[in-house]
Amino acid sequence: MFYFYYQQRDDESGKTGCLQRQISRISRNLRYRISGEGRSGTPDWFLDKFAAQTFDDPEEPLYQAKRSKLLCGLKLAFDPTSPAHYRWLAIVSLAILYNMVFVIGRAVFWNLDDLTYFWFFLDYLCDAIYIVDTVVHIHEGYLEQGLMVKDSTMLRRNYLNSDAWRFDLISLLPTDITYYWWTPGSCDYNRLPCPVIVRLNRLFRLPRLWEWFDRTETVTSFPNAIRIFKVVMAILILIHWNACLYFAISYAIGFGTDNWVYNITGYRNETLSHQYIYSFYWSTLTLTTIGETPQPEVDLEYVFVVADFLAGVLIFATIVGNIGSMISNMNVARVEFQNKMDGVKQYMAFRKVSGELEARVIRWFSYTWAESGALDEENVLSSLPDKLKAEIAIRVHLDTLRKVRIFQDCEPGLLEALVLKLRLQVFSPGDYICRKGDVGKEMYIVKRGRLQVVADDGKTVLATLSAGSVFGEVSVLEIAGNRTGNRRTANVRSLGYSDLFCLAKRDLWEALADYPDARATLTERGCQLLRKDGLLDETIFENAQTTQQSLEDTVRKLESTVHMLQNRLEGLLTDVGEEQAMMKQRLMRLETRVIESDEDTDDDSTSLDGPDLRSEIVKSCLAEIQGTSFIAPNHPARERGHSLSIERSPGLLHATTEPRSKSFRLKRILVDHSK
Ligand SMILES: Nc1nc2c(ncn2[C@@H]2O[C@@H]3COP(=O)(O)O[C@H]3[C@H]2O)c(=O)[nH]1
Repeated sequence: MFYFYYQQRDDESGKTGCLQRQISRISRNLRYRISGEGRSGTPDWFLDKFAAQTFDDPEEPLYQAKRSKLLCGLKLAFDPTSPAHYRWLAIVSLAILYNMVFVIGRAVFWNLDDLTYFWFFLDYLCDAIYIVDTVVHIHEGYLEQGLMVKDSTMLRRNYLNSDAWRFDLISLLPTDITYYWWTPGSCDYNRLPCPVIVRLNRLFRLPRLWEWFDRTETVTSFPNAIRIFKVVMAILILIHWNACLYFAISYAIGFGTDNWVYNITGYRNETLSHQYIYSFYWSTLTLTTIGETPQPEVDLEYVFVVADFLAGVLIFATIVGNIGSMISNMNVARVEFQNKMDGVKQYMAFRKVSGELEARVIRWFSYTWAESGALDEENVLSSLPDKLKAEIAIRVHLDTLRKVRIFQDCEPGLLEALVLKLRLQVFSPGDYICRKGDVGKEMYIVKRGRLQVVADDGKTVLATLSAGSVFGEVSVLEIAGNRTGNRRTANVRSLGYSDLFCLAKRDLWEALADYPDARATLTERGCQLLRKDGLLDETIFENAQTTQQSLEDTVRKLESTVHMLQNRLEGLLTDVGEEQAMMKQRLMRLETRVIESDEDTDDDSTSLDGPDLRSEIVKSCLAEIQGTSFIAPNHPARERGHSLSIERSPGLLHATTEPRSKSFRLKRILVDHSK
C-alpha cells in the first residue's frame, strides 16, 4: 500500500546497495526522532529532513553523491488502483454507513442513545478512520500523461485543487465539542433530538462511499448484482431516514395527539423496537404508496405526507425502473438465444424438416447454451486491441493449444497470429465435420471431445482424434503430389459433442507465410498421412521439392544481387548529393558576384548585352552552370503582375516583360530546379 521509493536526481551516483543503506539509516533516524523528541509532521517532511542530515555528514561515503545533487527521500503515496486501497475504501465505507444509519437513528430514538460508552467507542473509531482516510486521500496518486504521480507536493496540490478537501474538512469538524454544553444521554420523549445530531457533518464523506461502489462495480464479475445491492441499500436507508423523520414529526406535534402521529402510551408502544418497527412500516407504506396509511389531521402532517408521496413516486419509480432494466439486462443473453432457437425451430417446422434432424438441432442448441451460455466471443472482445485480444485468447485456450504439437515449439508471434483467427464450432454426436472428396477450406483443432477418421464405408476407423489433435490440414496445405489435390482425404465424424477451433485456409496460409518452419512441420505430417494411405505421388513430390530448392536458391541469389545494387545506389546517391551541394555553393558565389556588380546602377531598362562587366559575369555564370535555365523570381516586373520571360542565347541573358517587351537588369539569378 505504501510506496516508498527513491527519487534519484543524479543517475551517475545512484547504486542500489548504497541507497538501501541510506534508507535503513533514514528509517532508524526517523524512529529515533519520533520517539525521542515527539515532533510531528508529515512523514515525507521528516524523511527529506533526515536524508539531508545524513548526507551532510562528511564521513559519509555518499557525501559527494549528495554534493552532486543526489536527493534520496522516502515518499508517501497510495496507488488508488491497488487492491489495498480498495480494501481501505471498504473500511471507510463501513464507517460512513454507520454514521448514515446511526446518527439520525440515535438522534430521534432516545432509547437507542442510552448505551453512551458503546456509541462513544464506535463514533471515535469512525472518526479515527476518517482522519486516516484524509491522509490517504491527500496522498492518493493520480495519472498525468499516463503516468502515476507520486510526488507528495504534487499530490497535495492536486488534492487542494479538487473539491474533495472541502468535504473532507467539513466531515472532520469536531462538532461533538457541543457535548460540553449539551450532554449526551440527557434526551427522552420530552426532549428531542439527542445531542448526537451534531455529528451529521460526518455524512459529508459520502463521496468516498460512491467511490467504493464504483470501484466494486468495475472490479467485480457480477456488476448487476452489485448495482441491485446498491439500489436496495439506497431504498432501505431512504426508508430509515423517513421513519426517523416521521418519529421526529410525531414528537414535534405531540405523541398520541391524533391518529396520524405515533402513540407512545401503552407498554408495547414505549419499547424501542416497536417505535422503530412501526415508524419503518409507516415509512415503507408511505414511500412506496402501496398501502393504507392513517389520514393526516394537521397541516404539518399533510405537508409531510404529500412530500413523502412525491418522493415515493419520483424516487421509487426511478429505482424500480432501474432494477427492472438491470434484471432484464441480466437475462438478455438468454432471451436472445431463446429467440434464435425459436426462429430455427419455426423454420424447421415450416420447411418440414425431419423429426430426427430437428431433434439434433435442438440438442445442439441446448449443448451450446449449457457449455458456453451462447457467448458471442468475437463480439464481446471486439472493442479490445488485437494484442490484448490475442493475450486473452491464448490464456483462455492455453490448455488446448499446449496439446497441439505444432504450437508447442512455435514462436509466440505465430501463436498470436493464429489464435486471433480461431473460431469455435460445436458439433453434435454423429455430425460429419468433413467428408472425403470435399474441397478443403478449413483446418481444425480439437478443443474438446472425440472424433473418428473413418474410411469410405463409414465403419473402418482410421484414427481417433482427441483434445489437441489437428486435422484437415492435408487438403488445405496443397501438398505437391497429393493425388486428391485440394480434396479431403478422409471422413471425420464427431463421436459425442465436440468443440473444435476452425481455422480458414486463407488465414492459415497468411500466418504460415512468415513461419516456414511451422509450415514444414505441418506439411511433413500431411505427407506421412498421404504416404500411409498411398495418396502421395513421390515423383511429383520430389520434383516439387527440387524445384522449390532451386527456386529458393534463385531467390537467395536475387536477394543478394538486389542487396548489392542497393548498396551501390546508395553510394551513387551520396555522390550526387555532395556534387549538388558543391554546385549550390559555386552558384551562391556567382550570385554574390552578380549582385555586387549590380549595386552601382539603378537603371531598370539596362540590357544585359554589351561589353560591360555584368555581361561578362553572366557569361561566366552560364558557362559555369551548363544547361541550367534561369529565372529572376524577385524581379519587380513579376511583382507587378507582368509575365516575365527569360531568354538565353550564347553568352547573353535577357529578361523581358509582357505586354511591353523590355529588357531588365537582373538583380538576382537563381537556379530553377523544377525545369
Ligand atoms: N487420409 C487420412 N487423413 C487423416 C488420418 N488421420 C487423420 N487424418 C486427418 O483427416 C483429415 C481429412 O481431411 P484432410 O484430407 O484435409 O486432412 C485429413 C487429416 O488431417 C489418416 O489416417 N488418413
